[in-house]
Amino acid sequence: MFVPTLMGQCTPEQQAYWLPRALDMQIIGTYAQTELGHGTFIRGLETTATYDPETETFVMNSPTLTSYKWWAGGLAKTVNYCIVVAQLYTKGVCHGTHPFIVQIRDEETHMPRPGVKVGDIGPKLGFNTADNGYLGFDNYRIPRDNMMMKNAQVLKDGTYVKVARHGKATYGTMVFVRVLLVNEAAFNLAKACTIAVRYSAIRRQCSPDSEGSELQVLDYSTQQHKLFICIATAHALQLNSTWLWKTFSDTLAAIKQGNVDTLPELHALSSCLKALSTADAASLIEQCRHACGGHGYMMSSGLPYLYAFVTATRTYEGDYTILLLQTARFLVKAYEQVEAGKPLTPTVSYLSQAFTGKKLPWDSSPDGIIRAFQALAAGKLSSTVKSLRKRLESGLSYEQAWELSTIQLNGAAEAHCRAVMSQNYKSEIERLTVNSSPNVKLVLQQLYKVYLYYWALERTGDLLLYTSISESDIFELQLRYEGLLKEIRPNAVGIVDAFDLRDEVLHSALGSYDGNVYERLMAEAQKSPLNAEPVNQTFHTYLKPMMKGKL
Ligand SMILES: CCCCC/C=C/C(=O)SCCNC(=O)CCNC(=O)[C@H](O)C(C)(C)COP(=O)(O)OP(=O)(O)OC[C@H]1O[C@@H](n2cnc3c(N)ncnc32)[C@H](O)[C@@H]1OP(=O)(O)O
Ligand SMILES: Cc1cc2nc3c(=O)[nH]c(=O)nc-3n(C[C@H](O)[C@H](O)[C@H](O)COP(=O)(O)OP(=O)(O)OC[C@H]3O[C@@H](n4cnc5c(N)ncnc54)[C@H](O)[C@@H]3O)c2cc1C
Repeated sequence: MFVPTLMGQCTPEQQAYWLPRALDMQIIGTYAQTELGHGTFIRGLETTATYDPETETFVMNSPTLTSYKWWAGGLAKTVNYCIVVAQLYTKGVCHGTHPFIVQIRDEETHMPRPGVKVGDIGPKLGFNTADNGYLGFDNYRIPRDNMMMKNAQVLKDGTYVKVARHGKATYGTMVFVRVLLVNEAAFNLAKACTIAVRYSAIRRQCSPDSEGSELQVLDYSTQQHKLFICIATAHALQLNSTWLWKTFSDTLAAIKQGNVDTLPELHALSSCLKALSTADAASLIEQCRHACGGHGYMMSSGLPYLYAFVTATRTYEGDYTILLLQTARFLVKAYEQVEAGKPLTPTVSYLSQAFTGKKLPWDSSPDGIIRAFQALAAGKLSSTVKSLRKRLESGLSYEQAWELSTIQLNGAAEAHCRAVMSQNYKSEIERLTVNSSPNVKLVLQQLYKVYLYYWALERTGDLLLYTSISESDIFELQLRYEGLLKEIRPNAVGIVDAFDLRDEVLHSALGSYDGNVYERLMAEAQKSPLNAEPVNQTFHTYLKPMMKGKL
């Protein structure tokens, strides 16, 4: 995040000075925004940067314990510079949070600079290869030029000058990383389902009839139900990630031309896609672990590490709930635009059907299900807006009414995102397979149907509210879904092999290409330090005295 922020928040002159040093690893930096007391609420950050025109420096301070920077990756022992997000004060006025480049360690000795307190935050659920740290300042001075001045400046005399045309220019790095995290979710879920599907083809357990041989667990319908949605979701996330990256690039190009019109939609899309992709990936990676039984619980399976790594992405770079609420904010405005007869942006154009007042006729085709997801999203948003307005009419302020409606707002945002993801998934598959062989087309279509049927069956309650789906339609869809799993089974291993993930990348005794699961599990077990000697010294110091009643 250090380099993207230098690129996004520095003037050309500042980039010319800092970027070559950062890219050449002459300096190592991190992005220190979160504090002990605040992560979500950026406007509540307490670290201060107060401009002193006498010395043309900013004085950095951590006025409270909760103002200590907390979490930044590499901050504890690795980096010698960091980007600090602090409340900017000049001429006695606070201008809100701004980014500053701060040297925290000596470039030669790596000792912390005087006035800088830095350390490690301690062991975490995962990410323990990263030294996430804390950072406090005690009247620590940095040159005026170290304020990143692309979007705002402080002149030598302390005059504050706003440069950016849109209020949240300083939040740009977070949008960029959120876009990257959708791809990260796809990649890590692909690893987990490669491990779990390969292992499920090797693992044999139970024989339905006493004479027969034990079945591959991949032959069980319940195992297919656990795993094939993982494969389909890995594809869905990858294709949505590519689509979002293009949306991001197009928006960035427009902003460079001075046009910020598409930024709100990009913020809404990057928020909900980052939220859903990381949450789906984390829960489905855990589902892959469950599907591997006890061996899935071994560190040597690679699955615990993957889960610990990915579950963090649901929190960092914007907590799941917070980002869905950001998307909901955009959706409520879009709803009001429909009411006012104004044109809608492409990803919310389906909202006009919220005003038909009729249930969408159920159609179980892939396109019909996507339309049903859109109707569901439009319906949930419509009922959410009605709740919001009912509360406003009762005399509550907008903030109070909004807060009381946030559970429904989150549901509307999640439904919108599912509709967008489903639409993108199917249309990208169709675009990419135009010249593919019929077999490849068939398999990829089977997978996106798994995705659509799975989520339709997960949302039958909402579909009953907003479409004409009947009890028999639901029963028929369940049978069709179960039949589809059986159609995919023969290709399941080939499909995950197509992720083309090398053993060195999977780090898994269960998922290695050669399938020698049991030999690898035993080989990994031998690496345990407890196997270094036949009798551990704790026998003599604890067990034997205890058995002799001497403890
Ligand atoms: C592999 C990578 C490893 C990464 C390791 C992890 C790094 C980190 O975690 S870095 C720290 C990440 N922290 C966060 O993501 C904090 C999340 N919080 C926020 O983004 C903000 O506090 C907020 C968006 C939740 C609220 O910000 P606030 O200033 O209070 O703004 P409002 O909600 O009042 O909205 C005002 C206005 O601004 C628009 N907007 C907000 N954020 C953005 C954005 N990023 N880009 C564009 N526009 C944004 C928002 O839509 C509102 O617009 P209007 O509705 O038109 O007023
Ligand atoms: C592995 C890891 C690496 C990280 N790396 C960095 C880094 O490099 N740099 C950096 O600056 N930060 C980093 N972070 C911090 C991260 O950005 C924050 O943890 C994240 O933004 C969430 O903020 P928080 O921890 O304060 O949680 P909180 O915001 O306190 O969330 C706690 C709970 O409160 C809820 N909540 C909060 N506000 C609201 C609201 N308004 N409405 C409804 N519910 C609300 C949340 O949904 C959540 O359920 C990292 C975090 C992790 C886990």
